[in-house]
Amino acid sequence: ISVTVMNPSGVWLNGAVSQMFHLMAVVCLACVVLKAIQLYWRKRKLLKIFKSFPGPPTHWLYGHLQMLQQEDELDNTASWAEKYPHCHPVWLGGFLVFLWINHPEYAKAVYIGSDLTSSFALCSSIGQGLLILNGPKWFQHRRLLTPGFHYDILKSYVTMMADSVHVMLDKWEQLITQEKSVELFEHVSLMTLDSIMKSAFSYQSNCQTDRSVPGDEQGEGWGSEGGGEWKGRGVEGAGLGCPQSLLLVPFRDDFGKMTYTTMCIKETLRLYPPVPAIARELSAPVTFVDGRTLPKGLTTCLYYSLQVFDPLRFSPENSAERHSYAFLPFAAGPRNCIGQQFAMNEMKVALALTLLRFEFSPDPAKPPIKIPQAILRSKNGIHLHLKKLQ
Ligand code: HEM
Repeated sequence: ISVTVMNPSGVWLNGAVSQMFHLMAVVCLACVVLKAIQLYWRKRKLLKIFKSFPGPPTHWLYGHLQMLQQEDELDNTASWAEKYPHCHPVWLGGFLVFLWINHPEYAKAVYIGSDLTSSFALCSSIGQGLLILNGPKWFQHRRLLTPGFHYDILKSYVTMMADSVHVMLDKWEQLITQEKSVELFEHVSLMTLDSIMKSAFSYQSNCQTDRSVPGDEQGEGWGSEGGGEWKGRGVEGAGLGCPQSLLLVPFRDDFGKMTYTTMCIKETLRLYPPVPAIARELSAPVTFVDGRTLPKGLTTCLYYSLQVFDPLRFSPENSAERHSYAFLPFAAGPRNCIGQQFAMNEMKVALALTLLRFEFSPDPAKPPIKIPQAILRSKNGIHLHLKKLQ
């Protein structure tokens, strides 16, 4: 590289600039070499750590990324779990590795021996909520929020949840056609948003009925099928005025009696965990039941498994025999899901009220395609045929 400078000392300046560029090139090269050496040692160290943990074959540069980015990712991970029933390494590229946990005893060791950092705090920047906070601030917030999720407080939310469900079901009644299935995911998402806004923030968002509500990104999604009609219709009118709402008074205390419904919900959460993978950073070395150890680092617990739908596995007798770390859709340990009872209540209310009004059957032409992002969802939505019960 040469730069010409038009002044009497031009020759000298030209040489100095060229020397500077040479120096910069040497520094850059040194940095690249240093980084390459660092990566080499890191890879050697990781290979040594994970020597006693056999796993699926891996590409030297991509690791298992190619298999994880395919549409059948969950089937891949489930087949890995069958082959390595305790745990196995998963490489995200050539230099980043997680231990994928498949066995409850291993999950227990990780939850007990890990830091209190949540997986979301490890990998995202979505604000400053409890989910993201760490250290003393997390502890303080968690302690402040816990009373808000007390059984009695949650009970008082049931009527509001039912209101939101009724608004959703009213919309479905308008969308039913004999031959066309209905995409339900967006409706259910809006219903849960509506319900949490009302119960946690005492805010009537009307997000299910008002197309202009900010945050309703779908906009046209449901609106195109008659959304305008919903605008301005009060939640009260749609929900409490309906005869089924009379059921709510006994309903509120009947959660404990909904044993089979609860079993179905748990079995669904086991087969399709909304949070399909959880990462935990080890704050100290962990020794597993078989004597293998792992030093400080990242570890992932995955709960997705392909098995037969069988709610009876959650009957009291069968549950008594199960390992306490075998069913963890809400995680475990101090950073478990603070909203799990809220969520269970909401699912029971929604399921019970929905089944009072509709019969469902899947649309064979549009089966859901599972994609595990931060949450497990269907790439093409959830299409079901609805039939109104008389
Ligand atoms: C079916 C529904 C739900 C599932 C499966 C679920 C699952 C989970 C899981 C697995 C975690 C741990 C994440 C991690 O540490 O990496 C978590 C944390 C959390 N969940 Fe849920 N959740 C659900 C519903 C809710 C609801 C309705 C609320 C609020 C009302 C809620 C609030 C939270 C909060 C605040 C945390 C962070 C807790 C902490 O770090 O101390 N969740 N949830």
